[in-house]
Amino acid sequence: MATANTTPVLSVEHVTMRFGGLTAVSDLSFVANRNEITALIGPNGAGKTTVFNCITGFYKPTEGKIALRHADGKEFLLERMDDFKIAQHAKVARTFQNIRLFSGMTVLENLMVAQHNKLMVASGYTIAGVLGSGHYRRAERDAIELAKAWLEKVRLIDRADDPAGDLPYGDQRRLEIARAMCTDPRLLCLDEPAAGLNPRESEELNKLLRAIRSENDVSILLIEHDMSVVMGISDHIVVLDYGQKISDGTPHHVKNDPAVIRAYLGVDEEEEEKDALAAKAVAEALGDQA
Ligand SMILES: Nc1ncnc2c1ncn2[C@@H]1O[C@H](COP(=O)(O)OP(=O)(O)OP(=O)(O)O)[C@@H](O)[C@H]1O
Repeated sequence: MATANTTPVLSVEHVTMRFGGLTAVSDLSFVANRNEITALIGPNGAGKTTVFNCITGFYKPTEGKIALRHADGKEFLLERMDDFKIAQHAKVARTFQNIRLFSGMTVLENLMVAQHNKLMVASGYTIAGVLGSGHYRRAERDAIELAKAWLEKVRLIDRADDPAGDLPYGDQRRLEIARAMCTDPRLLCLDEPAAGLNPRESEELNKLLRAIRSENDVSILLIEHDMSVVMGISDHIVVLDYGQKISDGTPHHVKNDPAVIRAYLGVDEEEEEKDALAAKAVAEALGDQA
């Protein structure tokens, strides 16, 4: 069982990402703590997915440093690593905005594919290893056990032999999370896991993510627009707007931060002044009638 503490697992330091003349992320710094859920929020186009792409190696940031530290002290400078090494060695897993399961494979097969690297190592990368070695068969048995354990946790064990594409949308979202967890990540990056879920499914997702945080040695970084999920489960929230950090703190702090309210509601000063004048006129009119 994981114990909560506040040592950083991920440090994003002065990261900037430019696409030609467009600065998608500008001098961004934040820390995600070990065994916590950190949410990255902000209006559309704020730069959230770009930050995920920099952390997972899909993009190389134009400037800045991204450090991941395992509990044993090993440090990985992610901005210098290829994406497959970030997944394999730094143990960062991710899910995407659009579901990316193998829809023609069964639910169980999707979780076995996720463990392919581990099985290949057990085979010694040879066909003889796959066919003959007890070591490979043991690794395969363990992989099936792990997959089954995750299917129990996400309540999909009864659908193990069905094609993943036949599952309802909410179940596919939970299967993606189970697939990411089968790679035994230290950092789990979830890109809008609640997108398209109904309120009951969102509540179920909240429970699953809380359980993952408390029962595994994993920290979660979450991009999410559904505020019931963000406010319900996050330990810490970082808010972006136009590629810049505008707030960083507890859900209570962020919810009450005027900069965040302005970014989300798009209130400008002129409008605020007009609203104040209108409110004054209404108050005066009501006063006259009384
Ligand atoms: N590969 C790219 N080439 C050019 N511009 C890009 C690229 N990727 C992202 N952008 C731009 O960077 C900005 C930030 O996009 P990003 O997808 O990171 O925002 P977001 O906060 O994830 O938005 P949403 O909530 O809508 O998913 C946008 O203006 C987007 O058009």
